[in-house]
Amino acid sequence: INKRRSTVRDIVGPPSSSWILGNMEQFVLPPRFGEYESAWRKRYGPVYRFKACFGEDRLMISDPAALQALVQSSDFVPTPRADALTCALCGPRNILSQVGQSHARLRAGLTPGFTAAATRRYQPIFEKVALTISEKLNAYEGKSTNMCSLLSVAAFDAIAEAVFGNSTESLDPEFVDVNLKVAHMATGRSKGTIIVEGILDYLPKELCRKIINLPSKGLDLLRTQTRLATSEGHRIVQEKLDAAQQGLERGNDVFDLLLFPENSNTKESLNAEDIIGQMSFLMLAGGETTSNTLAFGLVELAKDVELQEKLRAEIHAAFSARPVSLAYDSLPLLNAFIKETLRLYPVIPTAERMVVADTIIPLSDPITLRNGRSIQQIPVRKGQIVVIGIGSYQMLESIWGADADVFRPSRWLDGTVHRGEAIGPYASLLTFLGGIRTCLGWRIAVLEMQVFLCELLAKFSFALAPDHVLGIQHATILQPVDSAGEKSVEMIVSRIS
Ligand code: HEM
Repeated sequence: INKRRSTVRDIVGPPSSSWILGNMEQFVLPPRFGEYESAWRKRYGPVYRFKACFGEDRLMISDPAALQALVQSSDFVPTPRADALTCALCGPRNILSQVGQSHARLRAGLTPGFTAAATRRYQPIFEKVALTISEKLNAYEGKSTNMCSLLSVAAFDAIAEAVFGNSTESLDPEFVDVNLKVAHMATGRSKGTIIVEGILDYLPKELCRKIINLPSKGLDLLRTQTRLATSEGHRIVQEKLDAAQQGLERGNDVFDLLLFPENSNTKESLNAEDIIGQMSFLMLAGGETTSNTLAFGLVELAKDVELQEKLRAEIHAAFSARPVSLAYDSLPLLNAFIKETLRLYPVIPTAERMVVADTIIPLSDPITLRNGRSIQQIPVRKGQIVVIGIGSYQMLESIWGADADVFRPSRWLDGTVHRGEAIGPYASLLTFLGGIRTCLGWRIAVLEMQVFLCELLAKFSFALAPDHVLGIQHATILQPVDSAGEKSVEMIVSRIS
């Protein structure tokens, strides 16, 4: 860490009474998710400094111009700790752990599997999987059901088939089992884990990766997941290559599009090892993110019966006009609802970045330092950690209006959403990040949510179980938890027709 005096120290922010923990306990383990962060943003504005462990000054940023610069520039890379964790989870070849040219090459090679045209090919898969959720729900009719479990399995099935062209049944059962365990293992953090994370934040990338690879019970499951993903990846790719050699019909999945690109450009196309190296990451990136978002959305629908009925009426009308393969993008309330869910429940609420070379972060509005000086841009030193406030940006009153913290899908229909300059790829939201590391699977996630919601709401009504309390836990990603801290959304589901 660069010891020269930095402007960051002069930026206003919350006081901290602990040198060891700084403000991290309030930031990571608040009684209610985002409680302190939200109060700090209101008090200090969209750029403030807070204390991480061992006296480190960290920047929290939700200022639009600063965010734009952070996501566009390669001067800001994932922190060594985040990198080491992703490597342990997904193997060293995963896209998130690549930087610079290596990241750009991999991203360009993966893109053909995620374009708008490619995503349309996956629609029948999502429709088939959505039917399996309905079939299971029929058996739970009128009883209390944990929607999280059903949605997790469905999201796993959808990704396995859309990305690898394999149904869950055709995958190695141990691989399926370990993946579902890893997804549920995202349990809470504690003071102890905050301190370990704080130590890792001071170490260089290679050392961080080595430490995370030391034998430890907790990480064994992650290593097993990566090992099984790699061997399943080899099998799947080999089967596809063999099928192509025998002239058999091609699959309709991401791996197929990557192995046999329609516009083959040697500079961008990937080799088999590059593709296999994404297997584990895609499984994790594409599964729980979408299913947790849907679970949060269903809770909002269960709380607002009128909204649920209006949405169902829109879906029924669309189905009666076109019984198969709905034009999902043309359902206004459905899409407003999905956008509002993504806005208030961004399952990856923050992204941490480390500055790799001294640079400047521009600001939309000037800020006043503790010494009274006003600045329009922040000089930051190599080694500085900055937090991209995805969730915070989506609560800014200056962008979303005075009721920014209220769940109100109609804001997307009545013109009250102030768009400004979009940072992210979808609906001015930052939920899928933006710039050079924009989520590649955002179209897949949106389509999957559209399809699942249409199927479920057309056939069932949803009410919260009487004693259900929604807690939100920030584990690896945001997840809904019950009063005992278990991942769960208990609902009473009733068949409509
Ligand atoms: C609601 C669902 C989802 C959300 C909120 C989400 C969010 C994100 C975010 C915030 C990032 C940036 C992470 C960072 O750089 O620190 C990201 C990256 C990524 N996501 Fe998603 N994601 C979702 C679903 C998916 C799906 C369904 C897939 C694929 C099947 C996917 C594939 C990826 C990939 C490949 C990257 C890495 C992009 C790169 O580094 O260039 N995501 N996602």
